[in-house]
Amino acid sequence: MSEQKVTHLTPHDNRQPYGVGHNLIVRNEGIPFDAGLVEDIRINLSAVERRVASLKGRRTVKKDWQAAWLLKAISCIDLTTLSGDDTPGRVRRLCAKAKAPIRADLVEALGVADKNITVGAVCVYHEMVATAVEALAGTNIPVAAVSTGFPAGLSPFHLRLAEIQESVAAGAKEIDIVITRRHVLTGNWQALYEEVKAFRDACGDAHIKAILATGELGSASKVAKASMVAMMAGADFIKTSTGMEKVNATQPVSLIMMRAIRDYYERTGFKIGYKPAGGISTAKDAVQYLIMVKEELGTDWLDPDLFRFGASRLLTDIERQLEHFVTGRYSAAHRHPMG
Ligand SMILES: O=C[C@H](O)COP(=O)(O)O
Repeated sequence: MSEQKVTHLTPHDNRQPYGVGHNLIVRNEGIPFDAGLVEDIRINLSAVERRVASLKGRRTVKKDWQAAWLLKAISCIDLTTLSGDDTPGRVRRLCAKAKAPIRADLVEALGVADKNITVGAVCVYHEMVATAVEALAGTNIPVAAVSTGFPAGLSPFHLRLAEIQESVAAGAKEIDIVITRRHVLTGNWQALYEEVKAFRDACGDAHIKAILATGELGSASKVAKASMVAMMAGADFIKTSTGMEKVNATQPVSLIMMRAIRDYYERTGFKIGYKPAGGISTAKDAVQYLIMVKEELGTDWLDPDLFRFGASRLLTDIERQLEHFVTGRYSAAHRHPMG
């Protein structure tokens, strides 16, 4: 494993995330394409399902720490709006929520140490990047843009590159790209590698999240291989879904992707972030994902620099559960995220 040196801080250089100090992570520089490594990847789906079931079965913890998990989840949300009817007004309202994700009375009642708790990022289409950047000025909340012909990724290649460059020029600090699913379905791993590498180069200093659209990739092994190729090509995050496939984030797919991240880390020393997205809408779901992250990747990954939820509705349910917590009605029991 090569030693990880801090050569480039994340967009959160000055922020103090809730709970722990943030990771001073390096950009993933990628590694040369290695066909043999990709071909050797095999996934035993029944073993994956057994592990997911065992993780679901172990969830009891101290009541005092229930709120801590939910606050941690908030700090890791990419608060998202990706609708054809998005307007500047809607995006400004979303940004206001991103800056103050829970009501002041709840912050007070919960005794939240970091009164300035925010979400991890705001995620919008390119067209809304400038509006979001303006609305978030003076904060450390980055704007993430879905680019490269989101969600299908089938526009001409040069336009996909240009879209990345325009989003970065408009102020996006994170670019969520979509891969060409065809490269995965036909096993053309070299083409996938070249594509993600070109996207990463077009991102410049902006971080790149590679959306694999796992619901369209056909098999668990292909998900694992695509994860590895995207990381080899320099992805800073791998992300499950656009939210628009028939099947979006699932726990078995998440386990497979997290294990690919662990494998890549063990081989290269680069810590790659993970972003499940699409259909994650309850506090209970969120905590299940956080527990999986903690158990599979460790507490370093329980940080917005290395973990995000792509979600449009999750925050609403978390806020509701925190309110129940304050009034004594929240009963789901969980362990402390850092304990
Ligand atoms: O990347 C984010 C997803 O599009 C959000 O999906 P969602 O609306 O199901 O939460």
